[in-house]
Amino acid sequence: MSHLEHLDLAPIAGVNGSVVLPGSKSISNRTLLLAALCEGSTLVQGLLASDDTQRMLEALEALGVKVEQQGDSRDFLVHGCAGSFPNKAADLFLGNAGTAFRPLTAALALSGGEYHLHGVPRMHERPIGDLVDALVQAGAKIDYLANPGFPPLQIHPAELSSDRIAVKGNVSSQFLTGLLMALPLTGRDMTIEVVGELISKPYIEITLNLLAKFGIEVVRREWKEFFIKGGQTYRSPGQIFVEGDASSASYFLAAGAIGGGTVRVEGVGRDAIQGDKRFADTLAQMGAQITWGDNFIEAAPPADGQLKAIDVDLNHIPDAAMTIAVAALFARGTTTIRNIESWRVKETDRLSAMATELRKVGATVEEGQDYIVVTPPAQLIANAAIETYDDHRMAMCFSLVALGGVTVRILDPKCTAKTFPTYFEELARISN
Ligand SMILES: O=C(O)C1=C[C@@H](OP(=O)(O)O)[C@@H](O)[C@H](O)C1
Ligand SMILES: C=C(OP(=O)(O)O)C(=O)O
Repeated sequence: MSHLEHLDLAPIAGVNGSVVLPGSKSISNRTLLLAALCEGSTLVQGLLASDDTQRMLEALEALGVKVEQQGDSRDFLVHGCAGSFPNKAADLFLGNAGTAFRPLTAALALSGGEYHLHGVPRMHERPIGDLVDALVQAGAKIDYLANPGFPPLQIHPAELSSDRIAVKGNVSSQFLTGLLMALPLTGRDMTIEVVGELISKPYIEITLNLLAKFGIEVVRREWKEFFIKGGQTYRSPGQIFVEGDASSASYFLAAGAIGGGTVRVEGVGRDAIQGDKRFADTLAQMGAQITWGDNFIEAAPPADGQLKAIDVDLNHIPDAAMTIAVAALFARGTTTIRNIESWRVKETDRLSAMATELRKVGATVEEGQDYIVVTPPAQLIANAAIETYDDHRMAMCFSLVALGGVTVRILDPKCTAKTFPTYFEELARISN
């Protein structure tokens, strides 16, 4: 593979300081869509500036929703369309943003228009069949334009039928999130049954939390059934503040745990609604010293100076779990991360990518269908050139290798723009 750009990171002797986190991707894109569906306007404060949120903003604009940026700030006034998008036909390019593609598919399938949804080539390899199957049960009309089960999609007006639908939960929680956000559009009593084990559950909690802020009550029965009473409308909370991104926090917290100083992230803490704040608990299990505030988390190395290996199920934090795989390079012993099969259908096949790149720096790695086992080398290999596979998290995770006293080359570093365009500048600011 050839790369136009790379970034050579010199060894980082230590880290110290504080990072103000950019807004949460998951909250930004959910909030934009819910605000668009409301009657009245909503001021969304602290929206993430990134590729994924840009795709959602562009999509809403194409649908005829008016969104006004407040000066140069990250505050946006969204003028809601009261459950009916003004434009009844649109062509939407959604890049590789799962949080745009899946919820918009659900909302547009129930919006009475003709919509063409497509993305980058990798998005066309990421499954969406379980969501389409569920929507079709409710009466949606959706065609696959290339391969069955995958984008691109052509959406036609639905003819509502069943008020009870089933959705598989084991490939992506974003399908259930999409349904929960969109089904109030039907105006009917709707019941969603989750078939099989639901993965990535904390993301459903984010969805339910934000739906409640927008006036939609969902009755949850365990993780098996969700009931949405008919006749509910999306109601603007007036203004809503986007928390800092807890997945983005993981790189800095890991740096603090590894790197001989204390690092604070501001914008997520005890009060955060994102499941990825639990990443700090996993670091604590590895021995890191973690301090929680209402709106910050701080990480410092273990009292005895070195992290220890763990054997953990990280299904609840699939994104931040990648950071643990790289932190494992700095732990005494062999680390096992389990129940992460969804890694295979994200920005790249992350299990394969992670195994390949960890081996480049000298680790011994076993890659299973849904787990990874990482044993660090006695000495990290210097000057490894890390492929990032157009995966922002590969780039951000592997920057941590520089904390091991070696230079590391990150290929295509700008891929962090998916969720964190200024990542490397922030890392430099806390590096000594
Ligand atoms: O709902 C969300 O905001 C997300 C859910 C997760 O996906 P899966 O449910 O596919 O694991 C996560 O990996 C993704 O980055 C964001
Ligand atoms: C899986 C991710 O993104 P998406 O929202 O596109 O699923 C991610 O950000 O790690």
